[in-house]
Parts: sequence; C-alpha cells; structure tokens
Amino acid sequence: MENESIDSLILKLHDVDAVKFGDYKLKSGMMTPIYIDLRVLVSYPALMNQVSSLIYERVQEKGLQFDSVCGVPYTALPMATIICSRHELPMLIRRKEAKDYGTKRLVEGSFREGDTCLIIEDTVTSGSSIQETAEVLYTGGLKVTDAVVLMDREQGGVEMLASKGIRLHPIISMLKLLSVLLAAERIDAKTAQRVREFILDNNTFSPKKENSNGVPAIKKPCLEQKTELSYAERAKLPNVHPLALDEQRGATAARRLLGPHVCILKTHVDILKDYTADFSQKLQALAEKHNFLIFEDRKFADIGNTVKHQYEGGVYQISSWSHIVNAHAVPGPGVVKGLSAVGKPLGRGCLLIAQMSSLGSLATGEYTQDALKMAEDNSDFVIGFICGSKITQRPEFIHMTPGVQMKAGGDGFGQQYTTPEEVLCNKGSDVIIVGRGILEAPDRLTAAESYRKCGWKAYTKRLGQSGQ
Ligand SMILES: O=c1ccn([C@@H]2O[C@H](COP(=O)(O)O)[C@@H](O)[C@H]2O)c(=O)[nH]1
Repeated sequence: MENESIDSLILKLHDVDAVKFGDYKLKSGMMTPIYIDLRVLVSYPALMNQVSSLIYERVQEKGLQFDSVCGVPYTALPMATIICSRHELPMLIRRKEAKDYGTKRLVEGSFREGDTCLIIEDTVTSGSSIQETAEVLYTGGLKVTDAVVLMDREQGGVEMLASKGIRLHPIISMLKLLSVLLAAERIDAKTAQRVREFILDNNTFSPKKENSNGVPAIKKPCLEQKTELSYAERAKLPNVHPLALDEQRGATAARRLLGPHVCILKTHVDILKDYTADFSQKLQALAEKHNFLIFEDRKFADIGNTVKHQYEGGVYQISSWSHIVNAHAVPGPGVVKGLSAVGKPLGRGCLLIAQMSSLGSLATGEYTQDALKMAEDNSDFVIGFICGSKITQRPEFIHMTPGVQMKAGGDGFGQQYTTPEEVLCNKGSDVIIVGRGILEAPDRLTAAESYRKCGWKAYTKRLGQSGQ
C-alpha cells in the first residue's frame, strides 16, 4: 500500500469532516479530543470507493484466507458490500437485533458450519464492536481469524482482539493520521501532542482483565489472576529457554539487586567511558559470582548478515560475553536468523523490541503483533520481549519493561516513566528495567534495594500470593 495514497486519503477524510477535533464521547463513555466519523462516507462515493479499495488491498497484501466477508454494522456495511460486489465474494450480514418473525436469524446469507468469515470495520478503539460481531458469527458456527479496519485509534484494539484469537490488520494508525495532518498544517503541534498524549494515556486493553463490553478496564490494583503461573512454575515448563526463566534465578530474580541483588545487568557497552579490553572478563566474573545475567542492549536492526558480524565481531565481540541481546523487528525475520546463527550454538537468547517506552514510538498495534509472530516462529532463540505490557499469554516468553521509575513522568527527551507497581501488577510484565532511577540516585544500593522490594511486592500481589 503506497504511503502517498494513505497520506492523500487522510487529507480527504479531513476535508469531508470525517476527522473531528474537539470534545466527543466514545461508545464506552470515554471523552476524546479526536473523533473519527466515517459515517459521512456514504455521501462521498469516490471516497467510499477509495476506502473500499484500500481495505481490499490490505486483505490481499496479508494473503488472508476466508469464505465470506461481514462488515460490522452499520458504517462498515457499505464498504463490505462494495468489496464483495466488485470482487464477487460471498457476503454475510450481521443483524443487530433478531426479527420476531420469519427466520429470526442473526446472520443473513448462506454459509456452512466451520466456514471462516473475514470481518471489516471502519474504526477501532477497544475492538469491542468487532468482538461483538465475531460472537454473533460464532453462534452460527462460523470461524473468525482476521479483521481489517480502516482506522485504528491505537487504544488497545489490536491487543484485545489478539487475546481473543483475532488478528486485526489496520490501514491507518492514529499516530500516522496526526503526523500527516500536522505536516499538512491542518492541525497545530499543540493539538497533535494533546491527542497523542490522550491516546497513550488511554489504552483500553488490560491483558489481566478486559471487560467483555469493551468499557475501558478499571485500573484496580492487581486484580487477582488465579490461572497465572509463578516464575518458578514457568521455569519448569519443558519449552522454556533457560535464559528466560531459570529454576533458581527465575524464583529468586526479584530478590537480587546490584551485584548480589540484580537478576540481569543491562549494558550499553558502546557508551562506556572507561571501557578496557578486560571489560568482558571482569563483568563475566561478577556475573558468575552474583549469579546475574548480562544483557547488552545493542538493539540490532540490520539485515541478517550484517547483524551476524555486529554480534560476533568488531571491538566488542558481544556474543562472547552477553547472555542476552535484543533486536528490532523492523528488518523482518532475517535479523533473528542472523543473530541466532551466532548466538544459538552459544546458548544465548534474544529479546525482540515489540514496544518502546518513548513518546510517539511507532512500535505499536500491528507492528507489535508482527514482532510477537516473529518470536513465536523463532522461539528456540527468542526468549521474550522489550515491551510496555504483557503482549502474549504464552508463559515461556519473558516480558521486560524499560521506562521505570518510582514516580510516573518523563525526562524531557521523550522517555516516559511508569511505576514498578503499574508495570508488574497492572500491565502484567515480568521484569522492570531501571536505569537512571538507580544510576542517578545519591545511594545506588539503597535505590536498587527499593526497586527490588517494590517490584517483588507488586509481582506477588499480582499472583495473589505472599511470595515465591
Ligand atoms: O523502549 C525502550 C527500550 C530500551 N530502553 C532502554 O532502557 C533504559 C532506560 O533507562 P532510564 O534511565 O530508566 O530511562 C535505557 O538504557 C534505554 O536505552 C528504553 O528506555 N526504552
């Protein structure tokens, strides 16, 4: 899908008032500074055709397989109709209410039990409308594996639907929309920033407990989740990588900090002021003595062949001393293949950067889901994720979250801080990554001890038990 056509579509949507700035109420009752109203498209046939073509292009790009198509009523109905009519695809209509006469069916159209139906939607916030349509289709014996949406508000819809087994493929993201409108001077920087902050602060998906009606999950501290396995239990799973969760370290991870206390020491070797050739020996000796893992935060992001050399060679020879490294998913699976060729024989592990803590990060929504898929396809080397919250229920993957300090806030360079309690308890992550919260503290040991205690308390609260 050409970027240019997306940009011009965004401007046309703004022209016809399908994108509104002000104070609006969403289906959930939440107030929003931006409202997407694609109902107006019925009055603009050329635009409606362009939108329908983009949706169909996305379906083809993703190679989606299905037997029929269903538009979420009412706004996406004409889009589904145009696509099905143009490409001669069977369509189904989900009724909002059953008739009290005739067949009383909730799904109109012909289908067989076990058929797969593709859902089409105009705008997604929490994903609840798609989920409601899917529930109705399930009652008819249909399967729903994928949905395509024109506009993703990036407020947790992709993640919520993924947790229900539906892959959502958005065409326009909220952050993209804002950047195009800002570049075209349709909105000012202040408005763009206000909306961005609203989107980032109002993610409706809580992996621990999202409401079935899509109302944003109330942030109750540490809702009990009886089904969750502890670190120690996860460490015993047959498919778990020993670097992700180790029976001893896994159970004691959060009890360690700085030297005898840390579970993992994260380095940026390329910014050390006092780097010397014996750095790796000294660090390895400490890691051995205090039983922590070394994680070089190198964030590899090149083609497989290049990252292979960057990991193995050069001045730092990272693979020889770092147990864990990380990589961006942006180059595609080749980056993991390249790293794995070096690291796997050495028993090393890799974290994929599925989300970032910085303001305006592009690693959201579908990108995050693609990173997850890349990890699942390479789970013999990928041990988990750098992310803001739990992105998969698979217990063998470890979730590590940066941007943590005792007080929520920022650093003036885009870093966004969340508290250990929020990350471990409400967001369902496994490990907090603390940098300046410790490094810039007057007494690093005391600071580290407080993070350890606070983190462990939050984790045990989440498990609903007194300790592991
Ligand atoms: O999304 C990301 C990925 C990595 N980081 C790294 O974590 C630390 C955070 O340091 P603080 O001083 O606690 O802000 C730093 O090394 C980053 O490079 C991240 O912050 N966000």
